[in-house]
Amino acid sequence: MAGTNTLMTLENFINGKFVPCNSYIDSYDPSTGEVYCRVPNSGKEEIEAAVEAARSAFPGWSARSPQERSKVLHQLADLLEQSLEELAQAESRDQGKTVTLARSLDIPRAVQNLRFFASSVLHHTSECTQADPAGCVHYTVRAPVGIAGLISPWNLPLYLLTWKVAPAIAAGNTVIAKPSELTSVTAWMMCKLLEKAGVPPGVVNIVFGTGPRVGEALVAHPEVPLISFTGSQPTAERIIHLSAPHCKKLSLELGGKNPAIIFEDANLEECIPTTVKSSFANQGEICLCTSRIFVQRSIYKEFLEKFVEATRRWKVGIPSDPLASMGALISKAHLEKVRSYIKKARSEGARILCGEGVDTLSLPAKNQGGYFMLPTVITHIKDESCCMKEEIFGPVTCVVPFDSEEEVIQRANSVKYGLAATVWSCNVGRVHRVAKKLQSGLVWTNCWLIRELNLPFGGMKSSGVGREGGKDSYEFFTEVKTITIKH
Ligand SMILES: NC(=O)C1=CN([C@@H]2O[C@H](COP(=O)(O)OP(=O)(O)OC[C@H]3O[C@@H](n4cnc5c(N)ncnc54)[C@H](O)[C@@H]3O)[C@@H](O)[C@H]2O)C=CC1
Ligand SMILES: N/C(=C\C=C\C(=O)O)C(=O)O
Repeated sequence: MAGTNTLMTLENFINGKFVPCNSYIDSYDPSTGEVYCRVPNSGKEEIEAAVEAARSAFPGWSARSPQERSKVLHQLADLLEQSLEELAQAESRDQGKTVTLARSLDIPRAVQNLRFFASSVLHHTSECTQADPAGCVHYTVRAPVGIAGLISPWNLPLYLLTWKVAPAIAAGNTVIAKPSELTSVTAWMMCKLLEKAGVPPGVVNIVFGTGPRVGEALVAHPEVPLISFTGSQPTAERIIHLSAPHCKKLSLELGGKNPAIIFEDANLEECIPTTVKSSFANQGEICLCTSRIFVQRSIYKEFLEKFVEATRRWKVGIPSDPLASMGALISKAHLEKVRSYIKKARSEGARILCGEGVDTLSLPAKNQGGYFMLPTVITHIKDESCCMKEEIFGPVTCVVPFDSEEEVIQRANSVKYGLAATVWSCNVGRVHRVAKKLQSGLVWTNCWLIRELNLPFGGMKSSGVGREGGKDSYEFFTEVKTITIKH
């Protein structure tokens, strides 16, 4: 930290060293609305320096055995774990989420990401075939691609950054990562641990700043052959456009408009608390959050009453409040965007059953300028409404009735996104049938967000391109070569 004034000031991390920047961006504490940190406003120059560092580090790092790289990843995981409390406090302050969530989800999962890829990189096998009349044996080998460009969002900052850094460096690539300019602090804290973990200079470079300035410089750089991105669909379009002239490998993990389908035989005791969580966890700022709840008509009234009651118990509070389930949204602009959807729904004749504009939120004086809102439930809304079609990415969920299995599948599939769905029913045949017909990269039945890191993660349609996970990330971060030997 460079101490020019009382604000925390971050620096880029290039070639194993912290480097100051010529200009900075203000970063806000979402729970107070006050500036508390300055983030480098990097551009092309910093990307050039990072590319040079990553290029120089590549031959040495890629030549190490998977076992050696695995050891380094385990060491970094241990160091992150030792700093868990400090990182959780920092993530909460930077993002607005509760400390409880950062402590129980974000930082433990960042540690798990490193340990998972440290282990999985040791177990990949290649393909071989001898079924060839020409008397040949054919086999594949995989090699790291080179310099990986990693762009991550603000909702799960360290969790999603490590989900990209870990598989990239485990496979032998060097990386240039660009976290969101809104939430850069935990990435910068991780940089302080890299040397001790044994990560050689230039293997992990982190360059901070805005998307249009430094993000685009990274995406457009001819020596960065692959980009892994998590964020919004419009930004993904821009990345596709900028990387097209270089035919870059792209992994795009985008938004969702995720349905929950609740059949009349669902176990409501489990379904209601889980659906409250899937709608409002992390302030609804997870791409996997539920935002359209379809409930079979025979239980619609009962579900709605219980769901609204449970939503009202989902306490909004300052991030340090151990009883709070929800903290502040990421920014003033985002809060206004989320509120605008509720206003639109109201103008269309929808009913707001609880939350924004219906209930009152009480906050300490010092947090009055923070970006808080209550979890909000909307009903009597048409499938064509923008609230039922567009990603809101906030604590807002719509509940509507349905009659038949066939009808609900068609309605659930009627949006441009296809990321995640939940299905609630005790009928085994039905859950298999419905899961198979949903246009969704992930389907959780009678649960939500239980993750198996080894299996493919990602969406179809406008929710993305490619998958992440054990084998998928390894394939993305390596180039495959088929070798034929005539004998
Ligand atoms: N995983 C997800 O599904 C996420 C979805 N969103 C959605 O996106 C909306 C807007 O949020 P934003 O923060 O603006 O998302 P975004 O997609 O603009 O930001 C994600 C990352 O991309 C970078 N970025 C932005 N423009 C770029 C460009 N032209 N070239 C390269 N990198 C660029 C950002 O700096 C950040 O690191 C949210 O309201 C939400 O609906 C936002 C974050 C995560
Ligand atoms: N990509 C996102 C969440 C991923 C969760 C996971 O891997 O478990 C997101 O919210 O953007």
